[in-house]
Amino acid sequence: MSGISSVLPSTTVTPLSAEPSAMGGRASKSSFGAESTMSLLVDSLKDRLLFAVPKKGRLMEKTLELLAGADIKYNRAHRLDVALVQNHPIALVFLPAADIPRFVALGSVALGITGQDVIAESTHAEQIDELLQLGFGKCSLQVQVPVTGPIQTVEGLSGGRIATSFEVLAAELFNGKEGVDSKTGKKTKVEYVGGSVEAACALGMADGIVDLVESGDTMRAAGLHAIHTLMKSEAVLITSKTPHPSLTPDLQSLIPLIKSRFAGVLASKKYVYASYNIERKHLDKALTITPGRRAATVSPLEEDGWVAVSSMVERKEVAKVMDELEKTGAEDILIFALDNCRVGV
Ligand SMILES: Nc1ncnc2c1ncn2[C@@H]1O[C@H](COP(=O)(O)OP(=O)(O)OP(=O)(O)O)[C@@H](O)[C@H]1O
Ligand SMILES: O=P(O)(O)OC[C@H]1O[C@H](OP(=O)(O)OP(=O)(O)O)[C@H](O)[C@@H]1O
Repeated sequence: MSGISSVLPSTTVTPLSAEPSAMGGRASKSSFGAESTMSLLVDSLKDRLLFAVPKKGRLMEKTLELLAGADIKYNRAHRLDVALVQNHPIALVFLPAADIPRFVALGSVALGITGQDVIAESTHAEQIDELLQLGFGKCSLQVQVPVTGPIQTVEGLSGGRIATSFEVLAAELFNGKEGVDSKTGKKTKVEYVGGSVEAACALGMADGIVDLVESGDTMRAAGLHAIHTLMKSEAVLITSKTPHPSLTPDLQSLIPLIKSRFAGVLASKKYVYASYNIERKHLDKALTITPGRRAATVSPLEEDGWVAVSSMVERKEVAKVMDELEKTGAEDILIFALDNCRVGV
């Protein structure tokens, strides 16, 4: 696949000897220099689907958990940003979350995991297909101002100074497509800050900020509050709308497979399996409490007039469901955690 060299800057490649088995060869510490390492690595990527995953930050840990849950096995050598998957023709490419939309949009990698916020900020959103929402990395991109400050509205910030890591989205909000606020005719100064954006107002460099909020702790600690939400975001599995021409049908077929495995892992966290016995005369009522995803399974018991019911239940509802089932006359209520499942995407 072309574009590999763009995701493999020479600084990211460490000696092959760090992980000979991952290369499928018999490289030894002494047999290759950095150059041959690079060429071997590039060679071994040719027949693999490249999958970009966050190399650090808020999305990394959950992404790695998801890969493990989907039985995508790999060894990542120290400092190496590429890891060959052992049980599939896939190579993981570890990249900053903010860079992933561009690599996916350009077809340099076939799949990626990143936040919807950085996709929107990347200006590549139109070339990207969102395959699956992953349920983690949930946050909101918000305009924030000092709680006790003189400006308390987005309109009031027009013509002022905004600090943000989301220059594109902030400029779009304040200056529109024309580059100035269409109502006030003023241009808001949007300044890029790489991190700790919340400090900008206290430091006197901005009247307001645009940054991510999850719990709100960072915002409150800085004496700020939100006055507008630009967007809500979570981590998503993405692919390019126009797959790279060199992606073979075999490799292409891994995309729905990975999506389906991820969906199974997510569903197994979202649902539990409930089983109980109930007198048939109470069954209708019980089924309104546990209707199941498609339908509950009902089987007769040896004891006359009794049935056994099993059904998927949302994990967050489970205590309430058990209370209600008990009130309805259900007995022997058992709840099982799911290790994994396939329940439709
Ligand atoms: N507080 C948060 N809660 C949940 N998700 C978040 C939060 N902050 C960021 N995210 C999500 O994680 C993504 C990566 O953010 P993070 O700041 O961890 O990245 P990073 O790659 O370490 O970048 P940087 O080096 O610029 O901080 C964000 O684009 C967003 O989708
Ligand atoms: O609402 P909260 O739960 O407090 O989370 C919000 C904070 O999380 C992110 O920053 P992060 O901690 O990733 O570090 P950064 O400031 O270096 O980007 C974001 O930029 C906020 O600062």
